[in-house]
Amino acid sequence: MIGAATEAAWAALERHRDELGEVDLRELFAQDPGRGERLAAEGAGLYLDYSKQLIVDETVRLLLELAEVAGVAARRDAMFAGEKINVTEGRAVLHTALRAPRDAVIEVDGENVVPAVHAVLDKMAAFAERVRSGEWKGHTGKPIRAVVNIGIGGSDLGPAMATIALADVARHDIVSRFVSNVDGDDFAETTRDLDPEETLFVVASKTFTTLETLTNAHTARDWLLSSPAFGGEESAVAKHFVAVSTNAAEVARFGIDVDNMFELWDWVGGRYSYPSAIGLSLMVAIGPEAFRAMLGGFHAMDEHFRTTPFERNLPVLLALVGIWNGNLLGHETVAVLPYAQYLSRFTAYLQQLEMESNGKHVDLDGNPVRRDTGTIVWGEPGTNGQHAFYQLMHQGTRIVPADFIGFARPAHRLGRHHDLLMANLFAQTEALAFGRTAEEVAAEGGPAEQVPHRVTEGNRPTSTILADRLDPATLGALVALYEHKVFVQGAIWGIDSFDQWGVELGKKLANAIIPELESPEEPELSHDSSTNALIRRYRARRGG
Ligand SMILES: O=P(O)(O)OC[C@H]1O[C@H](O)[C@H](O)[C@@H](O)[C@@H]1O
Repeated sequence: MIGAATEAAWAALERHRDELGEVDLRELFAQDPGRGERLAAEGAGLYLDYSKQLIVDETVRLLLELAEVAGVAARRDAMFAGEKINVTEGRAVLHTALRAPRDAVIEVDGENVVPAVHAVLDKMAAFAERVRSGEWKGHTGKPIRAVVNIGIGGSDLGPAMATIALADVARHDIVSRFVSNVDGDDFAETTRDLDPEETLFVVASKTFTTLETLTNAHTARDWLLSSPAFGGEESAVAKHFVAVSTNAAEVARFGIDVDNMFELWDWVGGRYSYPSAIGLSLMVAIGPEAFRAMLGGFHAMDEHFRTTPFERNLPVLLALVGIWNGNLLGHETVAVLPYAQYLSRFTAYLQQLEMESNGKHVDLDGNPVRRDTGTIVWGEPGTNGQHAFYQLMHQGTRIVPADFIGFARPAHRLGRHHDLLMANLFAQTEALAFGRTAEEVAAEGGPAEQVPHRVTEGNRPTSTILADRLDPATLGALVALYEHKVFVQGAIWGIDSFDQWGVELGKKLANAIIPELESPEEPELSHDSSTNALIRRYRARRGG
């Protein structure tokens, strides 16, 4: 799959890296006063500054060349056109259609999918309005006061992240909760203070076969029906459960009225699905108008990605910087550090997006990849991280490239808070880039023996993403930026970013172990000696 021209582009980058040697950001900025504004780009309301990366103009030129010869543009156009670029599952990859305007035409197998997308959005909006207005009543006639999304992975992380991110525009008299883990403690805590008569469950599962989600959905059903107010009456289920799925048969089997099912399609990957009906609980929280504004932000970034030349294309640049740091400089992780408390789950969301999409060991043809794929993503909102793990970023021996994300305006202007927050963001990227030399430390005075301990080397690469404010449209643009970044990297690595076969083995083995844990008789165990011993120990101690 990887052609000779792509290999030549990689080789040129490797030569360039070797010739460039150690890059000193102090020197680069001193020699080139325009650097901080030249190595930056803007689109869909986001500003990306990548000037504090360990690159020179020639690096960018060679990276753009790699994107070109690797066929990123053709693959991008194939994705937008609905071609079946998810080859291992034979599926189109059309999350961009979820946010296309009503009059767009995007065909899969000769059928325009846009009308169906908007029909579902309209159905979601009507439902969300009924819940928000109190017109939708529970079984005993009370309005809904709590919406609990039951889902996991792509059916949880997106709406959960966005519900926190957009909490400022959400209704606060209807609480939003999320249950994902098969750990019953998650369900118990999430529902502890909820009244079944006023609770609506949204069972979100693309396949409607996921162990965690179905287990939690059955527990929710029992929780509801065992409430004295319902006295076990099955008909209560219809008023307290709706579903989001591609699988009408399984939804009906669960006992949810298929009229109360919101559809998605096999051309929407789970981790790309929260702008679809998977975002139903989010829409109830923030309202249809804000949800549509968010889709507008996604679409603006889709258009930016589709039409902007690569040298000014935000997702392409972010992807290429990641390729440089990961494949050329050998830095295995990236810290994503939003200076916004509302983005407290953003990094967790990105972990699925990046690591499930691009953690692949073979290329599209099934041959072993020639270079490392995927990025290990981690992080916490600033400034909290500064008081925890930034020490290693400043002085540790491992280099951690980082994306800093900040906003010009806060949702709540409380005294000086926002200026303090943003001063810290700017200061961290400055400190990471330029450090403090032994001479500078010594000049500040203090014991000479402390000097080496207080030196910070600098040359820690960061990018900064700035936007005006964290509103629904900006959130959409930000998520789409990372979606397309992942796409570009997957295209360069020549992998299928849209399957996830690696998660299957664990599921299969768990299914084999379940009866071994539950059987009343001592089971015959035929695992390795470690797994056998762990299972025996668990059985001996599990209690009733
Ligand atoms: O929406 P569901 O079908 O329940 O799937 C939920 C999740 O589980 C799977 O194991 C995949 O790894 C995820 O990509 C998916 O988002």
